[in-house]
Amino acid sequence: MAQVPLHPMLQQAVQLSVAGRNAEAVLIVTRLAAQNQPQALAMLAEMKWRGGMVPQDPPAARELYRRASALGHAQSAEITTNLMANGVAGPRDWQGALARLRTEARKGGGRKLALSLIDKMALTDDGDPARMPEAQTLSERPDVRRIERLFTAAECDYLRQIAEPQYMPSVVNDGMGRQVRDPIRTSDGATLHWLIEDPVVHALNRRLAAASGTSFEQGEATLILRYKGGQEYKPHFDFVRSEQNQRFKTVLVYLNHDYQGGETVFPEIGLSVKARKGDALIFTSALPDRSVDPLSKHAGMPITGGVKYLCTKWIREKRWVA
Ligand SMILES: O=C(O)CCC(=O)C(=O)O
Ligand SMILES: [Fe+2]
Repeated sequence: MAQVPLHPMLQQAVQLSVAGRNAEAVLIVTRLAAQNQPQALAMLAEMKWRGGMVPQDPPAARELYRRASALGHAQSAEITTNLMANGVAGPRDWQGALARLRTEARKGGGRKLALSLIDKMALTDDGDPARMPEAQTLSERPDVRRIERLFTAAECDYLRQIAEPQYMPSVVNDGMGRQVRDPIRTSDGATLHWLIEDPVVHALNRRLAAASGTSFEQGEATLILRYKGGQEYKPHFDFVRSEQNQRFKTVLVYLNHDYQGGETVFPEIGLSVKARKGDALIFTSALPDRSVDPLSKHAGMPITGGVKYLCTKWIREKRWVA
């Protein structure tokens, strides 16, 4: 995508914001957006999406992205397509999103690859998988299943490519609503948040929902984990303490297998899984009374060679998506 230089007034707004003068920065961006300057619309959209500098308002952000898109702002066009595909912060229009993706794909690049992957998927008109491969039960309690080749090799590679610019050191939930660094999990993680959840990622997320018998809306944003030599995820529960809308299921999809170590183990039931690229592991962390299943404790063993890439989907009991 060709980079259009940032409007000088928006450069000034960025400098003001860096200097802590947020109110002045917001004023400049808001004024320029009111004049339909596409970059200002996109910047205001981002501010409203994130919140902080202005009150968080995802539906308003989505509308601003749509306006910036209509005025030719390329990044906003892709975001608008992505939000139409996933239905976050506004109505879902899968077919409309695909029509837009076809237009965007004419320029080549990532969207062309995305379209070619979508075209190879067997999907319903709503973007759900038309059929699902059979699951094998690995354990009755806790419920642990495996579906071989849930993702194709090309889909695994695509997720790794999308994740590459997004990696950050992994954090864990401290049970008080804070995200903190913790030696329990030494990998790097890339969150495929709703703005960058393109139609391919979305269709894969719907496949993960179907594989786990849940709806897309119950899933947290997909996380791609990258474990290098010595990195691991020590024994833990995906279950979150004192949470109303509990994390009760997890789907892991292994995005490669050319590494050593890194098995997923359930020490309480003596289960160790070394999966192959594209395989999914699906398990339940809560008992019927909504308490944590102590047998669902699991770990990602340390990597002794190569790099492990994993796609993690944590799933809630009820709707999670905004
Ligand atoms: O790396 C693994 O195999 C386990 C990952 C995991 O437990 C998680 O992402 O919640
Ligand atoms: Fe886990």
